[in-house]
Amino acid sequence: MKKVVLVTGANSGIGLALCERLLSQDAQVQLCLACRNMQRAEAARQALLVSHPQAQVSLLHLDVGNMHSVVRAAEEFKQKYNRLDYLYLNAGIMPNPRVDLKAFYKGLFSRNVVHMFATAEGILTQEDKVTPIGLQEVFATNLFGHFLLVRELEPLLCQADHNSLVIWTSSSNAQRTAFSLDDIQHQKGHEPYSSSKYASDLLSFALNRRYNSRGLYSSVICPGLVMTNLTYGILPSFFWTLIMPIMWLIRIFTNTFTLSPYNGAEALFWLFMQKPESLDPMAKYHSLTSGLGNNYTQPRKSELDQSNVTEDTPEGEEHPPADSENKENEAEEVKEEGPKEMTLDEWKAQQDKDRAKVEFNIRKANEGTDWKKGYVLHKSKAEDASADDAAGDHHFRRPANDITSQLEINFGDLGRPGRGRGGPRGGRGGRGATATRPPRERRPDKDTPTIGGSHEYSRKRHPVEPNIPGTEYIVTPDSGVW
Ligand SMILES: NC(=O)C1=CN([C@@H]2O[C@H](COP(=O)(O)OP(=O)(O)OC[C@H]3O[C@@H](n4cnc5c(N)ncnc54)[C@H](OP(=O)(O)O)[C@@H]3O)[C@@H](O)[C@H]2O)C=CC1
Ligand SMILES: CC(C)=CCC[C@@H](C)[C@H]1CC[C@H]2C3=C(CC[C@]12C)[C@@]1(C)CCC(=O)C[C@@H]1CC3
Repeated sequence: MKKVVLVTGANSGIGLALCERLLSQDAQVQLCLACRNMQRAEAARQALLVSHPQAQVSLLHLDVGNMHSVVRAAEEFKQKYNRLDYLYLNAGIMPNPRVDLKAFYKGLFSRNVVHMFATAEGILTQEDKVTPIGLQEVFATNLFGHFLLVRELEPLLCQADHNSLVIWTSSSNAQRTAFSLDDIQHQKGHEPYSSSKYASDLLSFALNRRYNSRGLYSSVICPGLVMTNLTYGILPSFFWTLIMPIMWLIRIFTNTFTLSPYNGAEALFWLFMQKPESLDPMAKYHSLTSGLGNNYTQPRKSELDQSNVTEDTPEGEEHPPADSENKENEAEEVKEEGPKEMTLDEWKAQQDKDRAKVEFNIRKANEGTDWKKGYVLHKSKAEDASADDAAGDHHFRRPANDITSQLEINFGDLGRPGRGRGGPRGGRGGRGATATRPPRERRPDKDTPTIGGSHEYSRKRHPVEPNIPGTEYIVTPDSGVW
């Protein structure tokens, strides 16, 4: 069976390099480039066809920051394809970036210098703006549009005969400190990029909890520091030319300076060759390049978990590198705590306990209470239908102090005419209630410790008048705290 792959933001940088690599690996793959600019998309298609003349490469017009466009693109895609194996959520923006020179120089002479070069933590700010429907542009593009795309493509992603993988291009710049439910779209701060990437990490974990039992898996990757349009926008071009030799020098000391889009796409490419169900739902897969120029992928503990490390003594389970030929990097592997196993009943009890504390809902407009406090992301003409939302569907191991246990994303419901309550989704082999599906195997070797934490949720309503055809999603503060 030919694999169908959809890549957002495929016309340049890491996305385009990924497409090139996918075609080199599998000439049969059906590739769909989802881009906002069709001229650039066509140029990318032509470039791919030069090296792979027989390749099946189609274009899809998608402005991922525009919810109308996302719904339209998903419909078009569903008309054209009857399956989707890999969905790469790669498009991303970092508008008006600024390097805080004072913080940079301070960092340069501190013990955290390597960390600063790897993550840009505390030295990079952006100026965001508001989209016509009242969302913050960075969150709309990097997060909401992609989430909506996953939801709209659910019938293709959740099919009975094969598993699918959704892959988020996150960043080492995704910082927990930049994200707060007090300011859900990072309107007040100056690090919306970092915040949106952190939120995408969270969302990926939540997707795993919700969808693994239906054959949809989600992973997060981190490409390292790659020289692309996005990074070239951070400093004036003459400055980049000036510091390029220094960048190559730094690369000897940190394997996160992948620098070329080809190298940066390593983890994206590596995931294409994995079985989705064999992946760690809590890991972040890093593209890394050794000082000698070898590329490899390494699963690392997500930043979601980091603050837990100081609280508990790690018990020493270590992730093997995905590619272990690079011995010089072994010292950088992340130690992880041993797994804390739970029975399903224990897990549910924990869930119920946490649920009392935390509610973060993305739901249909008139469902439940207090909906007026929500953010409308997308509205539908479609009929109401209920999704199976059984907590008992979840089967992968979660540590008791997992932050995602405090994350309750009500995935709402994309009601579709002709679908019964809890019935199969999609005309082609859509998956029904999970009772019909045997539980998937647990991974024997992987588990990740996580941290709890709660934030007061802002009750301020975001002023939006979306008027978009399609289902309505609302983000609501339910019990007030996350
Ligand atoms: N470069 C780096 O060091 C790192 C990058 N990343 C992430 O990697 C991903 C790819 O970025 P990268 O290759 O570096 O940068 P590029 O700017 O080269 O690529 C970004 C791609 O996203 C597309 N895009 C942006 N906004 C939209 C939109 N609204 N709708 C559809 N497509 C859109 C761009 O299209 P267009 O050409 O039309 O602008 C472009 O194709 C991003 O998510 C970025 O955050 C993460 C960590 C490090
Ligand atoms: C030698 C010298 C003066 C270097 C310039 C430093 C900064 C411009 C870089 C240091 C860390 C870099 C970095 C990124 C951009 C460029 C730096 C700030 C990213 C934020 C780019 C996008 C990402 O998603 C993560 C990167 C982390 C590291």
